[in-house]
Amino acid sequence: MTADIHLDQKRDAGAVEAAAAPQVATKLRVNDLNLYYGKFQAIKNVTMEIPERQVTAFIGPSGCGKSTLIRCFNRIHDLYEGIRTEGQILLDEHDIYDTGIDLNLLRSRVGMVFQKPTPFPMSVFDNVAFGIRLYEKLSARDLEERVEWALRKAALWNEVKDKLKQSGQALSGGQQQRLCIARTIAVKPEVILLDEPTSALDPISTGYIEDLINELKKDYTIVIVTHNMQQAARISDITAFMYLGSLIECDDTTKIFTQPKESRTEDYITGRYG
Ligand SMILES: Nc1ncnc2c1ncn2[C@@H]1O[C@H](COP(=O)(O)OP(=O)(O)OP(=O)(O)O)[C@@H](O)[C@H]1O
Repeated sequence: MTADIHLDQKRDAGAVEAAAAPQVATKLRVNDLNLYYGKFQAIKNVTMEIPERQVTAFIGPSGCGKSTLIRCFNRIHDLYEGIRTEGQILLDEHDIYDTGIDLNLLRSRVGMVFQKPTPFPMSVFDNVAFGIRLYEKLSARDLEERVEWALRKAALWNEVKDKLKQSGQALSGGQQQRLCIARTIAVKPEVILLDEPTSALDPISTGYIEDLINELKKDYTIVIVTHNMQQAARISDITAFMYLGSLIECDDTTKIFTQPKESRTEDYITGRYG
């Protein structure tokens, strides 16, 4: 199906929803955020809101800062030297950069799935159980139930239920990525950050992951970085366009793809650069 048909459907659905739309809560609020890799400023004065239980897609040319920005949302940058941030990021209106913040707790609330599937060198079961064991003390039975729940949520259970003891690395690429999603949701996060989760996958696996994202947004706030414009149009509610470290425009996906306010957004989505 083309992006246009999706957008037409979305427009119609959007008109109906708008009439009865309840107020959407803000899950993440970014206030005047700057980020420096040494002397290089990769994020410039970004201010925006990420709505709860919606899909927000970040698009923009390579190197514009999409990954850098979403990595701020669970402070992954803290693991590396020489990276400095200024500004505020509020999760449920609490600043995640406050001193005294428990980073393990933050990362259990804001989970992340990377571009390349990264199963750990252990069994399918242990891959999913890993984070749960880190954060919670469950009985063996409760742990098994949680692992099954996460694998079902990630639409992988039927394919791996007889392979739970096999290595996670022996699964196909698309299965490995769903395993990583299962591992992320197993700890019941509130926000899931997906950094180009389908760029290494074939169209069928990509379809699975897109369906999954649509399903997951009922319970979770989803933030996705994608280079695939059709994908952003298909799966996101909100699209944010970045360019050279700045947020150029952030709005309803339908608006961004049909009536962008900024000429740079239009140039990008019509393929004039990037
Ligand atoms: N660890 C790092 N040290 C120094 N500069 C970095 C580092 N990581 C990223 N950058 C630079 O920061 C800028 C933003 O990079 P980032 O990876 O966030 O962009 P992106 O929009 O996600 O790109 P892509 O779409 O290619 O993944 C780029 O200029 C990049 O070279």
